[in-house]
Amino acid sequence: MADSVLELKAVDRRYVQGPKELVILNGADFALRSGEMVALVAPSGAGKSTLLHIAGLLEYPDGGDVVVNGTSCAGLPDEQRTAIRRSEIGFVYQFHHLLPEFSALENVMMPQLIAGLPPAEAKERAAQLLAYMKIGQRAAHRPAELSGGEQQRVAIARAVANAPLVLLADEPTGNLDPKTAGYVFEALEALVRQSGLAALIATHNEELAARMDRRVTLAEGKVVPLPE
Ligand SMILES: Nc1ncnc2c1ncn2[C@@H]1O[C@H](COP(=O)(O)OP(=O)(O)OP(=O)(O)O)[C@@H](O)[C@H]1O
Repeated sequence: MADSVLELKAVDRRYVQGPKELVILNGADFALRSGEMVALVAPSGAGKSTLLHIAGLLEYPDGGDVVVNGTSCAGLPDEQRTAIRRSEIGFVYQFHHLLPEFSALENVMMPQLIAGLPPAEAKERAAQLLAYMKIGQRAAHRPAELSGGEQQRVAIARAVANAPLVLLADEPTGNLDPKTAGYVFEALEALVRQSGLAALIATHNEELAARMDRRVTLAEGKVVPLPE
Protein backbone atom coordinates (compact mmCIF):
# COMPACT_ATOMS: atom_id res chain seq x y z
CA MET A 1 0.00 0.00 0.00
CA ALA A 2 1.31 3.48 -0.83
CA ASP A 3 2.22 5.64 2.18
CA SER A 4 -0.33 8.24 1.07
CA VAL A 5 -3.64 6.74 0.05
CA LEU A 6 -4.78 9.95 -1.60
CA GLU A 7 -2.74 12.82 -2.99
CA LEU A 8 -3.62 16.04 -4.74
CA LYS A 9 -0.70 17.34 -6.75
CA ALA A 10 -0.72 20.95 -7.95
CA VAL A 11 -4.47 20.82 -8.54
CA ASP A 12 -6.10 23.78 -10.30
CA ARG A 13 -9.81 24.46 -10.58
CA ARG A 14 -11.40 27.59 -12.00
CA TYR A 15 -14.98 28.44 -12.79
CA VAL A 16 -15.86 30.94 -15.48
CA GLN A 17 -18.70 33.22 -14.42
CA GLY A 18 -19.57 35.63 -17.23
CA PRO A 19 -16.56 37.86 -17.81
CA LYS A 20 -14.96 36.79 -14.53
CA GLU A 21 -12.85 33.79 -13.65
CA LEU A 22 -13.26 32.34 -10.18
CA VAL A 23 -10.06 30.64 -9.04
CA ILE A 24 -10.99 28.00 -6.46
CA LEU A 25 -7.92 25.75 -6.40
CA ASN A 26 -4.55 27.04 -7.51
CA GLY A 27 -1.69 24.57 -7.29
CA ALA A 28 -3.29 22.77 -4.33
CA ASP A 29 -1.21 19.97 -2.80
CA PHE A 30 -2.50 17.58 -0.17
CA ALA A 31 -1.66 14.09 1.03
CA LEU A 32 -3.88 11.85 3.13
CA ARG A 33 -1.99 9.09 4.88
CA SER A 34 -3.31 5.64 5.54
CA GLY A 35 -5.55 5.55 8.61
CA GLU A 36 -5.67 9.27 9.36
CA MET A 37 -8.72 11.47 9.82
CA VAL A 38 -8.37 15.02 8.53
CA ALA A 39 -10.87 17.86 8.90
CA LEU A 40 -11.27 20.33 6.05
CA VAL A 41 -12.52 23.53 7.63
CA ALA A 42 -13.11 26.58 5.45
CA PRO A 43 -15.80 29.24 5.00
CA SER A 44 -18.78 28.69 2.77
CA GLY A 45 -17.81 29.08 -0.88
CA ALA A 46 -14.10 28.50 -0.24
CA GLY A 47 -14.10 25.34 -2.34
CA LYS A 48 -14.47 22.41 0.05
CA SER A 49 -17.00 20.55 -2.10
CA THR A 50 -14.95 21.29 -5.20
CA LEU A 51 -11.85 19.81 -3.58
CA LEU A 52 -13.73 16.72 -2.36
CA HIS A 53 -15.33 16.12 -5.75
CA ILE A 54 -11.94 16.34 -7.47
CA ALA A 55 -10.31 14.13 -4.82
CA GLY A 56 -13.15 11.62 -5.21
CA LEU A 57 -12.74 11.54 -9.01
CA LEU A 58 -16.26 12.91 -9.45
CA GLU A 59 -14.92 16.03 -11.20
CA TYR A 60 -11.87 16.75 -13.30
CA PRO A 61 -9.35 19.37 -12.23
CA ASP A 62 -8.23 21.95 -14.81
CA GLY A 63 -4.64 21.03 -14.02
CA GLY A 64 -2.60 18.80 -11.73
CA ASP A 65 -3.16 15.23 -10.67
CA VAL A 66 -5.03 13.09 -8.16
CA VAL A 67 -3.10 10.00 -7.06
CA VAL A 68 -5.14 7.24 -5.42
CA ASN A 69 -3.09 4.61 -3.62
CA GLY A 70 -0.14 5.25 -5.92
CA THR A 71 -2.15 5.38 -9.17
CA SER A 72 -2.01 8.66 -11.05
CA CYS A 73 -5.49 9.49 -12.33
CA ALA A 74 -4.60 12.37 -14.67
CA GLY A 75 -5.34 11.24 -18.17
CA LEU A 76 -6.96 7.96 -17.19
CA PRO A 77 -10.00 7.00 -19.24
CA ASP A 78 -13.38 7.50 -17.58
CA GLU A 79 -14.00 3.78 -17.08
CA GLN A 80 -10.77 3.41 -15.11
CA ARG A 81 -11.53 6.48 -12.99
CA THR A 82 -14.95 5.03 -12.23
CA ALA A 83 -13.44 1.66 -11.32
CA ILE A 84 -10.94 3.30 -8.94
CA ARG A 85 -13.67 5.46 -7.43
CA ARG A 86 -15.92 2.46 -6.84
CA SER A 87 -13.27 0.29 -5.24
CA GLU A 88 -11.15 2.80 -3.31
CA ILE A 89 -13.35 5.76 -2.40
CA GLY A 90 -16.48 6.08 -0.28
CA PHE A 91 -18.44 9.32 -0.33
CA VAL A 92 -20.84 10.76 2.25
CA TYR A 93 -22.79 13.90 1.38
CA GLN A 94 -24.62 16.41 3.55
CA PHE A 95 -27.92 14.99 2.31
CA HIS A 96 -27.99 11.23 2.31
CA HIS A 97 -28.73 10.49 -1.40
CA LEU A 98 -30.17 7.11 -0.44
CA LEU A 99 -32.39 5.39 -3.00
CA PRO A 100 -35.93 6.11 -1.74
CA GLU A 101 -37.59 2.94 -3.02
CA PHE A 102 -35.11 0.59 -1.31
CA SER A 103 -34.72 -0.37 2.34
CA ALA A 104 -31.72 0.66 4.44
CA LEU A 105 -30.30 -2.84 4.04
CA GLU A 106 -30.76 -2.82 0.26
CA ASN A 107 -29.16 0.62 0.01
CA VAL A 108 -26.04 -0.68 1.76
CA MET A 109 -26.05 -3.86 -0.36
CA MET A 110 -26.27 -1.92 -3.62
CA PRO A 111 -22.61 -0.88 -4.12
CA GLN A 112 -21.50 -4.39 -3.23
CA LEU A 113 -23.86 -5.94 -5.77
CA ILE A 114 -22.58 -3.48 -8.40
CA ALA A 115 -19.05 -4.60 -7.50
CA GLY A 116 -20.11 -8.21 -8.18
CA LEU A 117 -20.34 -9.59 -4.65
CA PRO A 118 -22.80 -12.50 -4.27
CA PRO A 119 -26.09 -11.26 -2.76
CA ALA A 120 -25.81 -13.42 0.39
CA GLU A 121 -22.38 -11.94 1.22
CA ALA A 122 -23.53 -8.42 0.39
CA LYS A 123 -26.51 -8.87 2.68
CA GLU A 124 -24.43 -10.17 5.55
CA ARG A 125 -21.93 -7.33 5.30
CA ALA A 126 -24.72 -4.74 4.99
CA ALA A 127 -26.40 -6.14 8.11
CA GLN A 128 -23.09 -6.05 10.02
CA LEU A 129 -22.42 -2.46 8.99
CA LEU A 130 -25.91 -1.32 9.96
CA ALA A 131 -25.52 -3.08 13.32
CA TYR A 132 -22.15 -1.38 13.77
CA MET A 133 -23.79 1.97 13.05
CA LYS A 134 -26.39 1.05 15.72
CA ILE A 135 -29.21 1.01 13.25
CA GLY A 136 -29.60 -2.72 12.67
CA GLN A 137 -33.17 -2.69 13.95
CA ARG A 138 -34.14 -0.25 11.17
CA ALA A 139 -32.65 -2.31 8.33
CA ALA A 140 -36.01 -3.01 6.67
CA HIS A 141 -37.11 0.63 6.67
CA ARG A 142 -37.03 2.87 3.65
CA PRO A 143 -35.18 6.21 3.91
CA ALA A 144 -38.43 8.21 4.31
CA GLU A 145 -39.22 6.10 7.40
CA LEU A 146 -35.93 7.02 9.08
CA SER A 147 -34.88 10.14 10.98
CA GLY A 148 -32.19 12.43 9.55
CA GLY A 149 -29.54 10.97 11.86
CA GLU A 150 -30.57 7.42 10.95
CA GLN A 151 -30.48 8.24 7.24
CA GLN A 152 -26.95 9.59 7.60
CA ARG A 153 -25.84 6.48 9.47
CA VAL A 154 -27.17 4.35 6.61
CA ALA A 155 -25.38 6.61 4.12
CA ILE A 156 -22.12 6.16 6.04
CA ALA A 157 -22.59 2.37 6.11
CA ARG A 158 -23.20 2.46 2.34
CA ALA A 159 -20.09 4.58 1.74
CA VAL A 160 -17.85 2.00 3.38
CA ALA A 161 -19.70 -1.09 2.12
CA ASN A 162 -17.08 -1.85 -0.51
CA ALA A 163 -14.23 -1.49 2.00
CA PRO A 164 -12.69 1.56 0.33
CA LEU A 165 -9.30 2.95 1.35
CA VAL A 166 -10.55 6.51 1.61
CA LEU A 167 -13.73 8.06 2.95
CA LEU A 168 -14.58 11.54 1.72
CA ALA A 169 -17.38 13.32 3.55
CA ASP A 170 -18.91 16.68 2.70
CA GLU A 171 -20.56 18.14 5.82
CA PRO A 172 -21.83 14.69 6.86
CA THR A 173 -23.54 16.12 9.95
CA GLY A 174 -24.33 19.57 8.55
CA ASN A 175 -28.03 18.86 8.26
CA LEU A 176 -28.47 17.53 11.81
CA ASP A 177 -29.13 19.13 15.18
CA PRO A 178 -26.01 19.33 17.40
CA LYS A 179 -26.88 16.33 19.58
CA THR A 180 -27.68 14.05 16.62
CA ALA A 181 -24.60 15.38 14.80
CA GLY A 182 -22.52 14.29 17.79
CA TYR A 183 -23.97 10.76 17.76
CA VAL A 184 -23.57 10.36 14.00
CA PHE A 185 -20.01 11.66 14.09
CA GLU A 186 -19.14 9.28 16.92
CA ALA A 187 -20.41 6.34 14.87
CA LEU A 188 -18.53 7.59 11.80
CA GLU A 189 -15.34 8.02 13.79
CA ALA A 190 -15.61 4.55 15.36
CA LEU A 191 -16.15 2.97 11.96
CA VAL A 192 -13.22 4.82 10.39
CA ARG A 193 -10.89 3.95 13.29
CA GLN A 194 -11.99 0.33 13.42
CA SER A 195 -11.60 -0.25 9.70
CA GLY A 196 -8.31 1.64 9.33
CA LEU A 197 -9.82 3.89 6.67
CA ALA A 198 -8.34 7.29 5.87
CA ALA A 199 -10.91 10.07 5.93
CA LEU A 200 -11.10 13.66 4.72
CA ILE A 201 -14.14 15.34 6.21
CA ALA A 202 -15.37 18.83 5.38
CA THR A 203 -17.14 20.34 8.35
CA HIS A 204 -18.15 23.68 9.80
CA ASN A 205 -18.33 22.07 13.21
CA GLU A 206 -15.22 23.15 15.16
CA GLU A 207 -15.88 20.70 17.96
CA LEU A 208 -15.94 17.72 15.60
CA ALA A 209 -12.98 19.06 13.63
CA ALA A 210 -10.94 19.24 16.83
CA ARG A 211 -11.39 15.48 17.33
CA MET A 212 -9.63 14.60 14.09
CA ASP A 213 -5.90 13.94 13.68
CA ARG A 214 -5.29 17.26 11.92
CA ARG A 215 -7.16 20.14 10.40
CA VAL A 216 -6.56 21.88 7.10
CA THR A 217 -8.16 24.84 5.37
CA LEU A 218 -8.14 26.50 1.96
CA ALA A 219 -6.24 29.74 1.49
CA GLU A 220 -5.61 31.36 -1.89
CA GLY A 221 -6.47 28.14 -3.63
CA LYS A 222 -4.08 26.02 -1.59
CA VAL A 223 -4.58 23.47 1.18
CA VAL A 224 -2.83 24.75 4.30
CA PRO A 225 -2.66 23.38 7.86
CA LEU A 226 -4.70 24.99 10.62
CA PRO A 227 -2.84 25.50 13.89
CA GLU A 228 -3.26 22.76 16.54
N1 LIG B 1 -20.28 24.65 -11.53
C1 LIG B 1 -19.94 25.84 -11.04
N2 LIG B 1 -19.91 26.95 -11.82
C2 LIG B 1 -19.54 28.15 -11.33
N3 LIG B 1 -19.18 28.35 -10.05
C3 LIG B 1 -19.19 27.31 -9.23
C4 LIG B 1 -19.58 26.00 -9.66
N4 LIG B 1 -19.47 25.15 -8.60
C5 LIG B 1 -19.06 25.90 -7.55
N5 LIG B 1 -18.88 27.19 -7.93
C6 LIG B 1 -18.42 28.27 -7.08
O1 LIG B 1 -17.15 27.90 -6.55
C7 LIG B 1 -17.04 28.30 -5.20
C8 LIG B 1 -16.68 27.10 -4.33
O2 LIG B 1 -17.81 26.24 -4.26
P1 LIG B 1 -17.85 24.99 -3.28
O3 LIG B 1 -19.21 24.40 -3.37
O4 LIG B 1 -16.69 24.12 -3.59
O5 LIG B 1 -17.62 25.69 -1.85
P2 LIG B 1 -17.79 25.11 -0.39
O6 LIG B 1 -16.58 25.55 0.39
O7 LIG B 1 -18.06 23.66 -0.44
O8 LIG B 1 -19.07 25.87 0.14
P3 LIG B 1 -20.22 25.42 1.21
O9 LIG B 1 -19.55 25.32 2.54
O10 LIG B 1 -21.19 26.57 1.14
O11 LIG B 1 -20.80 24.13 0.70
C9 LIG B 1 -18.34 28.99 -4.82
O12 LIG B 1 -18.15 30.38 -4.94
C10 LIG B 1 -19.31 28.48 -5.87
O13 LIG B 1 -20.31 29.44 -6.13
